[in-house]
Amino acid sequence: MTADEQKKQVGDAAVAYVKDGMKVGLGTGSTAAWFVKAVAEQIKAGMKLTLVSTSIQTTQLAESLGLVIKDINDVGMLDLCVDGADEVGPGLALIKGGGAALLREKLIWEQANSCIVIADAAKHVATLGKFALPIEVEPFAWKGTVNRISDVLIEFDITMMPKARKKGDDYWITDGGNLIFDVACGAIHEPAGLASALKSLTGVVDHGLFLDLADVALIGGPDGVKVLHP
Ligand SMILES: O=C[C@H](O)[C@H](O)[C@H](O)COP(=O)(O)O
Repeated sequence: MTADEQKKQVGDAAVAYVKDGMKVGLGTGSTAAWFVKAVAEQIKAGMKLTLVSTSIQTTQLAESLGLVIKDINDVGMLDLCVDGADEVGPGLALIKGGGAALLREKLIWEQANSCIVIADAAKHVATLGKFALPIEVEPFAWKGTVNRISDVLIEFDITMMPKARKKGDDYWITDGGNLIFDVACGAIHEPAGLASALKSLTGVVDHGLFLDLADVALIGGPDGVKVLHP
C-alpha cells in the first residue's frame, strides 16, 4: 500500500467523525486534501456543515470542489478539526508545518472541541525530530530572532542551526506574511520545554510542535486504520 493510498484511507476514515450540522476545520496538506474531498462527497449527498480552512491552499481546493468556506471569526468554537501531520509521536505530540501552514492550523486546532490527526504509517514515530521542526518568524529583525532561536536550541542539546525555507531564490512567505525556518533537530527529547522556550522569544510567531492538541490519531497502513488516543 503506497503512502498516498494510506493518506486516502485515513482521509476517508475521518469522515465517520463528521456529523450533520457540525462546524468543521479543514487541515492543510496532501493527507488533509483527501479529507476535504471526502467532506465534499458528504455535502453532495446532503450533509449540512459549516466549514473553515487552515490555509489559502485548502480554501482553494475546497472552493474548487464547490464547498463554502466561512471566516473563522464568524463561526466561533468548532466541533471538530481534521488535519495531517509530519510526525506523530508519543502522546500524540506532533510536528506540523511541512507545508508552512502551522500558524493558521494551530489557531484553528485551538478553536476546536476535538482534533483528529490523520497520517500514513511512516509518520508514526517513537521520538519526534527526524522531520525538521518548522518555526515561523516575523520578518522584521529576523537575524536577531534566529540567533536567539539558536541559543535556545543549544540549551536543548540541538546543534543543528535553523535553515531558512526558500522557494527558488526567494524566502518562503507564509499565508500570514512571515518567514519559515526549519531545524533538523535529530531527536527532540523535551518537546514541552522546547515548545515553551521557542514560544517565549519575541519574533517567533509560532512553531510546529503541536502538544496536547490531538484527541485522536488515525494512522493508515496495510492492516487497516489504527485509532490512537493520547
Ligand atoms: O503545514 C502543513 C501541515 O502541517 C501539514 O498538515 C503537514 O505538513 C502534513 O502534510 P502532508 O499530509 O502533505 O504530509
